[in-house]
Amino acid sequence: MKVTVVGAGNVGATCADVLATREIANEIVLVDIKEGVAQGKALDIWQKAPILGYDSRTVGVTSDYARTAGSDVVVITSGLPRKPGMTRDDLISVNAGIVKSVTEQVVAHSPNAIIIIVSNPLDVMTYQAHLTAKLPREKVFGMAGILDTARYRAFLAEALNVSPKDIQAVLMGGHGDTMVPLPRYTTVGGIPVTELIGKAELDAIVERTKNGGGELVKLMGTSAWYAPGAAAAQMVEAIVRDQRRVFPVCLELQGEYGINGVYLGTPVILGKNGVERVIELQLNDDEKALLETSRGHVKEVMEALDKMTAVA
Ligand SMILES: NC(=O)C1=CN([C@@H]2O[C@H](COP(=O)(O)OP(=O)(O)OC[C@H]3O[C@@H](n4cnc5c(N)ncnc54)[C@H](O)[C@@H]3O)[C@@H](O)[C@H]2O)C=CC1
Ligand SMILES: O=C([O-])CC(=O)C(=O)O
Repeated sequence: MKVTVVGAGNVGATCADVLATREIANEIVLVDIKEGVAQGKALDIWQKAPILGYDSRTVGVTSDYARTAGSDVVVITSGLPRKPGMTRDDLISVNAGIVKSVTEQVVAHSPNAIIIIVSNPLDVMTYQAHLTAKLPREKVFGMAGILDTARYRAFLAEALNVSPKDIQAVLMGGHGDTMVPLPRYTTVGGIPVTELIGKAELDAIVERTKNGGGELVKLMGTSAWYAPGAAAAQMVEAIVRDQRRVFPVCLELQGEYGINGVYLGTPVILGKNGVERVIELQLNDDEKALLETSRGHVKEVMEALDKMTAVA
């Protein structure tokens, strides 16, 4: 299996490192526009192989898409991260151009690849890539839900003093303040979370999760990479190993939840064909209202992108 990661910055390099270290793909190509950066990081990952004991090959290239040809999966992380004081949506004008040009190159060289978008603002960059790639939504989708759910699970594990492995949860909606955590679908070793934690504490964890990206931006001056890179690698793994994992991913809703043509997170089954099935949850009225707020927000940013594209 051949996997390309575009963008050899914090998230892309971490993703490539997880893919190599866990031998998720035997050939990993890291691409960046900055001369030498992808080559250097790929070489460093390869030189770690004898120490940790793996045999996945990692190579790096500067904008040489010929080297990515025939990739089975491509992860797009290229683009600016936000700085303190910025929202993810502030990145739209720069990152839309990057995601568009990268997607064109990716599709030209790997027409059968499944494409995973990571660049922000995530939901609208998934829209941009899907428009550009002209592939079915099952082949072009975005990573956010695994990360947001992981943050929520980590906070719960800390509060309950249990293993994060035993917390099962799902979040929906846009990747931002309007994301839709679903405590009703959260369990701890099979036990509904509401039996183990009080409402006020759970509400505080939900709020912290919504601001999870911003919390890290404030601490570090740039956005997170360890969990995001690993989350993207976990999606790649589900595809290349045909695991049929159930994960929340961002894709174009086509009638699910009564929503059409808006890019939002929903649980899906991920396997060798990409999205094998979209799972439509039976939301209650409160959850539907939260999803509607999220839909409205993402739709506004999609329209901002449409306007920019019309002007350009
Ligand atoms: N979906 C999610 O949950 C998350 C999304 N992100 C987003 O991922 C993106 C990357 O974040 P970081 O890796 O931290 O940023 P970074 O600045 O460390 O890396 C970005 C890399 O993209 C490269 N790049 C820019 N234009 C390019 C092009 N045309 N072709 C190839 N490479 C190009 C840059 O040279 C740089 O090395 C940001 O937009 C960030 O907001 C970050 C974390 C989580
Ligand atoms: O917060 C950011 O800008 C990056 C991101 O999407 C996240 O870490 O959730």
